[in-house]
Order: sequence, then structure tokens, then C-alpha cells
Amino acid sequence: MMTAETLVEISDLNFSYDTRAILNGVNMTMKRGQVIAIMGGSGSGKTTLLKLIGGEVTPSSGYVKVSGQIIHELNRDALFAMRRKMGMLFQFGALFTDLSVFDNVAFQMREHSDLPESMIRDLVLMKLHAVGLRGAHRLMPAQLSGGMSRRVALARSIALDPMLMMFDEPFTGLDPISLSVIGSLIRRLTDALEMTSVIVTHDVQESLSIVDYVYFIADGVIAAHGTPEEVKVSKAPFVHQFVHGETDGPVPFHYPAQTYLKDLQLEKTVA
Ligand SMILES: Nc1ncnc2c1ncn2[C@@H]1O[C@H](COP(=O)(O)OP(=O)(O)OP(=O)(O)O)[C@@H](O)[C@H]1O
Repeated sequence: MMTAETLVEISDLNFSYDTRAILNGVNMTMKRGQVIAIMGGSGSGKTTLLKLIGGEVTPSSGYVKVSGQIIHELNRDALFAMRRKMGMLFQFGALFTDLSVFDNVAFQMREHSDLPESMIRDLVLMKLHAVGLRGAHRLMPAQLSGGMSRRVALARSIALDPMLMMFDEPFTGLDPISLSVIGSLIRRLTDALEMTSVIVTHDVQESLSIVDYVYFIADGVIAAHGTPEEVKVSKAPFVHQFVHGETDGPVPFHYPAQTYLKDLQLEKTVA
């Protein structure tokens, strides 16, 4: 088998909001055809990493290269052209409520191409077919279930045949069946369209069943990484806590606080 081409290369990436360091020396490689999960505790910098890949924020040092181009060195036009090849689904972006399912999926094709309407029709139906919703093209978003809306959003995000798809929490709030439908769709679409998909998620079990590689981020650094097989048997306390869903471990359950005693005394003085 030919070695797959590297689509995203992240090298020694550092990023801070003002003086607050969020990511410290992150290195990652993502190949065409791969589904990659990024996991980590709340506030560990996962969404920020997606923003760096999409060029919404600029690294303090290091770089993100997509398809051989360093993102933060692109001029405005080149960045926009690059973004058209990236699909981003942040918290599964809402559908336009006043447009039908068909028009939601057609929206970007109409905005960004000069394709004739007859061709747009075929393409939209093809994208909807890929998510199993061709028969629902006339429905309005209000008539869809949560799982169906997400599938339409997925069809819309692949409308322009992206080479890279980024999903921020694609499984949140779904029942177990819809969740595995979305999971297997992400896998199948990645394979069929030969794209690369990055999933930021807390859903370890679903992710491990569909991804090729997992990165765990903690305090802005990659704490562990590996294939699902490697991750499942990992003895590293951090990975173990995640994979086995333990509430406390290296990732603390409690937000930093003053001692309990102090809080209680404070309450007494207030009362
Ligand atoms: N615009 C901003 N300005 C300043 N700080 C920010 C900004 N956006 C995010 N942060 C901080 O950066 C840190 C990383 O945020 P990020 O959203 O990347 O975390 P995350 O890993 O995606 O978390 P979660 O899983 O809870 O969504 C957080 O502590 C957050 O408070």
C-alpha cells in the first residue's frame, strides 16, 4: 500500500491568549483518509487548536501546515481559498431555519460556484443521499429530529468537497443510536471522499471505534497519543482515566478552589 499523503502538519506550535499560554509545543501529523480524535479535559485547548488549523488565530511560534502551505503565512485571499477546502462544524452549526433541507445544503454551492441549478440539484441530492436523507430534501429544519439535523449539517459541510473536515463535539446531546450513525457517517464520508477528519470529542467509546489515531491534550501539551488499540491498553494514568471514564485522576474533578474549611468559614461570616 502507498503511504498516505500528509495533509496537516503541526510543528512545535505555541499559542497564548495575551500572556496566558494555551498550547505549548504541539506536534501532530494527519494523513489523507484518516479520522483523528483530539481529546482532553475542559479548557485544555482543543477548540483553540482547530482555530489555529483554520487560521482564525495566529500561533505565537511554530506553524500549522495544510496541504504544504503554512496557514499563518497565507494572505487574506489565499486563506479564504484554503478555508473553502476545509469544512468546519463547530458544535454542529445550526441550519438556516427559514430554508428547506435542500436549500441548506445548496447554500454554499450557490454562494461559491457558478454551477447551473440543474447540476446543483444533482449534487445536493447526492450529498443528502450520502447521509441517508435524500427523501427529506423538502422538509424544513423544524420538522427534523436532532440526529437528522446533524446529518443535514454534515451534508452541508461536505457540499464543496472539503479535503479537511473539523468537528467540534459532533456527538454531544445525541441518543446512542444517532450517535453511532453520526460516527459511522464521519468514518464512511472520510473514506469515500478521501478527506481527513479531525474530531474534538469527549466521547471516548464512540471515537475509539471509528478513528485511526488519538491525541490527548492536557494543559496545552500532548499528554499521550496512539492508535485506538494502543490507547485501550495504555497504562498511562491520564489515558486510563479517559478511556475508563473515571471522574477523578490526573484530570481533576474539582475546579481549583480555596480550602473547603475557608469556604465554610466564609459562609459563616456572611450568614
Ligand atoms: N477569546 C479568548 N480569549 C481569552 N481566552 C480564551 C479565549 N477563548 C478561549 N480562551 C481560553 O483558552 C483555554 C482553551 O480554550 P479551548 O476552547 O480551546 O478549550 P477546549 O479544550 O476546547 O475546552 P472544552 O472542551 O471545554 O470546549 C480556556 O481556558 C479558555 O478559557
